[in-house]
Amino acid sequence: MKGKIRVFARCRPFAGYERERGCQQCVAFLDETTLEVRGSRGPKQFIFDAAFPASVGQEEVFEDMKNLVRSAMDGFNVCVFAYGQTGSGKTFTMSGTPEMPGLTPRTIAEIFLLKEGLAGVADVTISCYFVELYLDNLRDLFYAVDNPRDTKPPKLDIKVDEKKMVYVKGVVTKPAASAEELSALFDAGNRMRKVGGTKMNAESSRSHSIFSVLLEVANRTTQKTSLGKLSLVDLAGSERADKTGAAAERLKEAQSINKSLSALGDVISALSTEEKFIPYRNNKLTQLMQDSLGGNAKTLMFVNISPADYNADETLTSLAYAARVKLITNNASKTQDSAEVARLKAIIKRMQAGEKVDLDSGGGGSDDGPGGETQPPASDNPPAADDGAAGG
Ligand SMILES: Nc1ncnc2c1ncn2[C@@H]1O[C@H](COP(=O)(O)OP(=O)(O)OP(=O)(O)O)[C@@H](O)[C@H]1O
Repeated sequence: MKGKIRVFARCRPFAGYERERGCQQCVAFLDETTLEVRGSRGPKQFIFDAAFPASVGQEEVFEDMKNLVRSAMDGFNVCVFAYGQTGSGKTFTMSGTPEMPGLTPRTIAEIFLLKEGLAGVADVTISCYFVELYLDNLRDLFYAVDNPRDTKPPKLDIKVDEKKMVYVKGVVTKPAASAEELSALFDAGNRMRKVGGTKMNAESSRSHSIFSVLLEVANRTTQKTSLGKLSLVDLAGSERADKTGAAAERLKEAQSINKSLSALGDVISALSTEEKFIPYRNNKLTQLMQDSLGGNAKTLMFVNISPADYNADETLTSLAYAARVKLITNNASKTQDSAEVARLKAIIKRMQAGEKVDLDSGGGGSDDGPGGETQPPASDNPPAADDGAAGG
């Protein structure tokens, strides 16, 4: 199912300190999809799949991505990621605050609502893993939770299976039987993330994080199984050291963040111009996002922006980056053939246990469930036709 990656732009509120500093607002919303930025070289308009001013709350934003949760339940590989300048509201969008929960807690609640709706029809098994990319090193946040004193955790490897789905070899995968359990896992992993204060954001994410939920749905009537993956990605923000005041460790972090975002930019640029060679291997971030950009995922990008003229250059750069992402075509397909699912599950299990798996040999083997032909959606959900992401 071919489709363009979808992009939602979201603007954070104009802050009191910006007004005090004499800043003007440089972003105006013309309609539900169009916004205009007044930069030093005149006004520039951008059209996205949605454009959310600061007045749009967390619930409304979630409503517009909610169908993607159902897609993952139907066996699709789904990725939602937030991109933008430091302090522009990426973590607010992806995680939110206890008072204003963001996409992740709402997605968790929705997963278990859908699971409840399938009671008696299908058995749903939910598990997850949580990694961050910090200073070019991939860290397993669940391993860090379980082994807080281990300074030499086992090495993780990024792998792509033959369905072009990305897996992390050696990562700790945890089962979750309830929304409370899944939330607790997310919160515990989140607490292990590298966060530090800069002049632009008192709690700036110094790493890129990926929280992936695996959804296995076994339909009792048809005996068919689907396997979906829903990844929620909070990228670290692009930043200018002169503005953030980064020095020493913070500066090293900023350099690593900017390097990986620049590699992501190169991949986006190559994909949007349909080049033959896509430089995924140049950085771990691009390897990790390989299936979401130009791959088999239904992908939704949030481009988070600041409304202050002080940040107009960065806002224009982020929006231009997002406009390029909007040109990328993904080819989303369901993983819902029982034999295929069983085989993939076995491969994932062995990879995650750190075993060497020869993917070309077709190698996981299966001992559960009959195999066979193409299946109807495991959950009997109507196809998620307009689910706000590529491939829908
Ligand atoms: N739409 C919004 N409504 C209310 N507050 C917001 C909104 N967006 C961002 N904020 C607030 O602005 C501050 C910075 O946001 P946040 O930490 O999410 O930025 P970020 O893009 O993740 O930054 P970094 O890249 O440095 O991690 C936070 O205090 C956050 O709560």
